[in-house]
Amino acid sequence: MSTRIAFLKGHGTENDFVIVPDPENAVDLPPASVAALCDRRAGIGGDGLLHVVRSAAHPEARHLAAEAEWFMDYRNGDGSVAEMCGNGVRVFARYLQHAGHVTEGDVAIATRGGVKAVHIAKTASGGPATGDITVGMGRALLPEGGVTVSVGGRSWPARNVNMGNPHAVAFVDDLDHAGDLLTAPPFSPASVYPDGVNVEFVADRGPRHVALRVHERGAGETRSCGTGACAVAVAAARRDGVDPRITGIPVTYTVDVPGGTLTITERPDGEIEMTGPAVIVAEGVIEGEWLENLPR
Ligand SMILES: N[C@@H](CCC[C@H](N)C(=O)O)C(=O)O
Repeated sequence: MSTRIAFLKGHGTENDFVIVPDPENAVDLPPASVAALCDRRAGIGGDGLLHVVRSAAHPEARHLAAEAEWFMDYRNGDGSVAEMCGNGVRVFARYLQHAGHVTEGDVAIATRGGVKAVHIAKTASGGPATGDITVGMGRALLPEGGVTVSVGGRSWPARNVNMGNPHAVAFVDDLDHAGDLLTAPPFSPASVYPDGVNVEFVADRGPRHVALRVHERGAGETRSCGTGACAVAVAAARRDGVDPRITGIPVTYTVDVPGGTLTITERPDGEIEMTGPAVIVAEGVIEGEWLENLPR
C-alpha cells in the first residue's frame, strides 16, 4: 500500500499555500513534486508550499533549533527555493496553532532568512482562529542602484529592496499599466538580480497608503506578497522623505494588495513589523502513489 501524506491548504491575503506537516523531515519533496502539488489544475494548487519541519530535523535549520522549534522550508510554486515568505510565515504560525503545537501569543519560527518573531493575536473563544498575526520581518536593505522595469512600451525606475529576498519596487500612476503580468516584467541591467526578483508595481491611495500588484519570482502574479508589501512600505517611506531611523518615530503604511490589506510598521531601530490575516481552509490526504510516480 502506498503512503498517504497529510496536507492542509491556507492563505494570507489570498497568497495561498499547500502546507505539508513533516516534523521529522521524512517526506521527499523534490522541485517537480512541489510544482505538481502547487499546480492549480492537476494538483492541489498554491502560490507556494510550506514544508513544516522541526528545525532539529532539517540540515538548513539545525543550528537554529535552540531558538526556534519549527522551520519553514518554503518553496515557490514552480518548485524553487526562496529565502523568505512573509505571508507564508503567518500561515505557518496559524498552522502551528491549528495543530496544537502553539497557542496564541509569541512563537519563534526559523526560516532561511533567519528566525522570525511572530505574535498570534487572541480570537474570540469557540470559533475558528481568525485574529491577525504579526511578524517581525527584520530590517530592509536598500542597496544603491536600482533597475529599469518595462511593460507595454512604458518604463519605470525601480528601487532595489532586499527583505531577505530580492524586490524591485516601481511607482506607477495606474496599476493597470503593469499589464496582464502573465510573464515576468523585463528589467535592466540584469546583473542587479542574478537570482531573479519579485517585482512590485505601486500606486498611491492616500497619505501613507499605497496599493500594489506583484509578479513573484517562481510563482507569477499573486494576490499578495508579504515581503513585497514590506519592501513597498520602506520604498514609499524613503520616497516620501520619511526615515524612522533618523526621526526616531515609527512609521506605518497601509498596503492594499489584490487579496486584502497588510499593515507595515518600520520602527526607529529599522525593524519592520507586518500584520495581517492567516487562514487555514482545508485539510486532506495526498495520494503517495501519485506523488511517487510523477515524472522527475
Ligand atoms: N509570497 C511571498 C514571497 C515568496 C517568495 C518569493 N516568490 C521569492 O522567490 O523571493 C511573501 O509573502 O513574502
